[in-house]
Amino acid sequence: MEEGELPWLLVNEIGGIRGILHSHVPFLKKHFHLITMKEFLENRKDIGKKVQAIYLWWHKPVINKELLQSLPNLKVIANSGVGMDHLDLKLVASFGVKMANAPRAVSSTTADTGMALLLASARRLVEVHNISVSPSVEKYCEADILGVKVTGATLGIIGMGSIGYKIALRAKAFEMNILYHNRTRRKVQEEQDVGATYCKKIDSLLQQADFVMLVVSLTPQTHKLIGKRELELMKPTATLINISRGAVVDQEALLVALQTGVIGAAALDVTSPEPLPRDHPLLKLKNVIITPHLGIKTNKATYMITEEAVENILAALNGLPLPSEVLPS
Ligand SMILES: O=CC(=O)O
Repeated sequence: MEEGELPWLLVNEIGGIRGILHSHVPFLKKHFHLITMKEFLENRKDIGKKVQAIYLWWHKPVINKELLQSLPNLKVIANSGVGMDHLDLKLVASFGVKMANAPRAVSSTTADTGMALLLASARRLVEVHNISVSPSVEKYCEADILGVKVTGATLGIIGMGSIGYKIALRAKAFEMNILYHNRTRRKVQEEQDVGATYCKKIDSLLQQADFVMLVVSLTPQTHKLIGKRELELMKPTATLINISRGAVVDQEALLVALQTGVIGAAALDVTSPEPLPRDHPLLKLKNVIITPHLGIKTNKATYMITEEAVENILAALNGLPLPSEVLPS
């Protein structure tokens, strides 16, 4: 890097479906010389040597061995979210490249998304919206729109990291009974603060909950964590809410459970794949709400994610500890 030159940051593209947001560009340009994948591919040899950092926006660009080999001076990859399941962490680390995610920016907004799905599903908001805007007044009046009462209902949170904990805080305000399962139990004081009861075994949480919220990271241990057996443990009136990753649920088993009344409803911010093929039977069920991986998508949270990414990248380039470093497990 020439003296006075800004470090080169590779991004997938600017704008478009998978590109960084136009509104973030002036901020990024204050710190970096921005380069897109298209520009890199046009002059791989010269540009490759200059790139020191990658900002992954919505899992793009895809990081593979070939890309890493063509970036000999890459120091850090910053991810625009908290889940790192799209990255081969060991591969990246083997190139001496550091990695960071953005937990600070993500947790509140993702917890909001979880609660929004819970409430929307319980009170059948999508169905009643469609009825309310229907041209037929009869349809408006005849609507059978009895939902599920949230106050006093039992919420089972699977995954009590920072997002899970913020969901518990919100659920407390809705006067819900809160159960949670996590690899490690939270401190007693933290449990008391949100009124949450620890379930060592997932099964007992599944049996008791009216709403089950999945907030775990996708790992080999959580892949298809919720399958036929687990769904059959749930109450026939229960709702499954997934804000983690589609692959945490056996989607075929979920489809059958929803079609046959094994569980009552599902609200899914994530599916496998995303988006689902347009003729997928899950899209046709009345008792399912699907949102397009809405997770963190607010103006403020996305901007905070970019700020957190910049903070991590600058730390790595200056040889300082990364505030949100992710290590291969
Ligand atoms: O999906 C969103 C995230 O990983 O933060």
